[in-house]
Amino acid sequence: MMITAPTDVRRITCVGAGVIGGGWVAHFLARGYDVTAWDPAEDAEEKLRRLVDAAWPALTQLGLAEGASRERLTVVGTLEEACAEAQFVQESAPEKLELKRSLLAQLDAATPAGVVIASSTSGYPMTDMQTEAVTPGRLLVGHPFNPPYLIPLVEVVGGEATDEAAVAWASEFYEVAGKSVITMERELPGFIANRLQEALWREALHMVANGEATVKEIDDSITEGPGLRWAFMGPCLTFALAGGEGGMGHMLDHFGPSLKSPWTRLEAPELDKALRDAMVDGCDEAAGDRTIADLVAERDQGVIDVLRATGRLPGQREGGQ
Ligand SMILES: NC(=O)C1=CN([C@@H]2O[C@H](COP(=O)(O)OP(=O)(O)OC[C@H]3O[C@@H](n4cnc5c(N)ncnc54)[C@H](O)[C@@H]3O)[C@@H](O)[C@H]2O)C=CC1
Ligand SMILES: C[N+](C)(C)CC(=O)CC(=O)[O-]
Repeated sequence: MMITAPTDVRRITCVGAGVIGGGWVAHFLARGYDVTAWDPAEDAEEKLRRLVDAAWPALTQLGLAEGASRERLTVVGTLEEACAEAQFVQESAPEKLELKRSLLAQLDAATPAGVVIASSTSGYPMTDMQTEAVTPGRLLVGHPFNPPYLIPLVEVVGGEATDEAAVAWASEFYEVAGKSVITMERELPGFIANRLQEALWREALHMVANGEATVKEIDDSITEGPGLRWAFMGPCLTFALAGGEGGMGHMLDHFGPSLKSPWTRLEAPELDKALRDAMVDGCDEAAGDRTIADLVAERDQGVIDVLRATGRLPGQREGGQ
């Protein structure tokens, strides 16, 4: 059978309609798709429609696609009905490996041949989840961020049995559907963003457990600190700017030795020449034509924009300053 081109997809099936499945439904509806949803919970439809209604004002503010409507959501009673005419399936069931394995096999059996099925899993490699499917080549991970209707990123990665064509199709489809896609060439536990978030999270839990910092201090340390930069410039380029005009090279030469002591607690790799060079090269590549001065200006303007957007510019705070 002919597979629908990513640009021609009109009908999407969302399986599992909780926080993330419901968020996906809202996103796809806002982009003008017909969405069919299935979730075995008795109150699933009521909760899903409530979630979509709550998301709709934000989505309207961002701009709905032509023809987008909440009336294009159909909630059905069986998985088979949900998948029968799907042109793309997004699975967002609970994060339990055995459940995902058997559900993905059921979805594989119920979905027209060749149609791509993506799992929202936040950490399981597809290799471990596709083991029971008869045609595992169309199964892959499309990991979103909460809420999927506002946070653009989706990490796309296949498992050992996934066809490369399915990964390419999904990456193109998500882009067409308004997402920002990172297509990973190899599986990593936690993918990229969660691996980074988990490192931060692990340290947050250590600090709370040891009475070293409060939850508020931890949260404020990010929202009043590095989080402002991370909204528009990642941790590598922002640290390159810590090296002044010397960029990442100077940053590593200057701070590497002192930063190594907390790293060693975390069993980090040796900061050898290869790692240093990879970091410097990666930053140069990410910066492209932009000079350090360009990046400084971009970072500063970005911080101001984020402060304004979140009502934290001087004069915007409650009671003024
Ligand atoms: N909550 C988050 O921030 C994020 C979660 N994810 C991933 O999304 C997936 C769903 O997580 P949440 O939405 O947070 O969970 P949730 O608990 O809010 O929703 C799960 C939904 O799946 C339904 N369900 C239960 N058994 C099912 C089955 N056999 N088949 C289909 N649906 C079934 C439940 O009724 C529930 O509505 C997980 O794989 C999770 O790792 C990914 C990114 C972020
Ligand atoms: C908490 N979580 C691990 C499920 C979070 C994610 O997977 C991504 C996110 O929304 O931060």
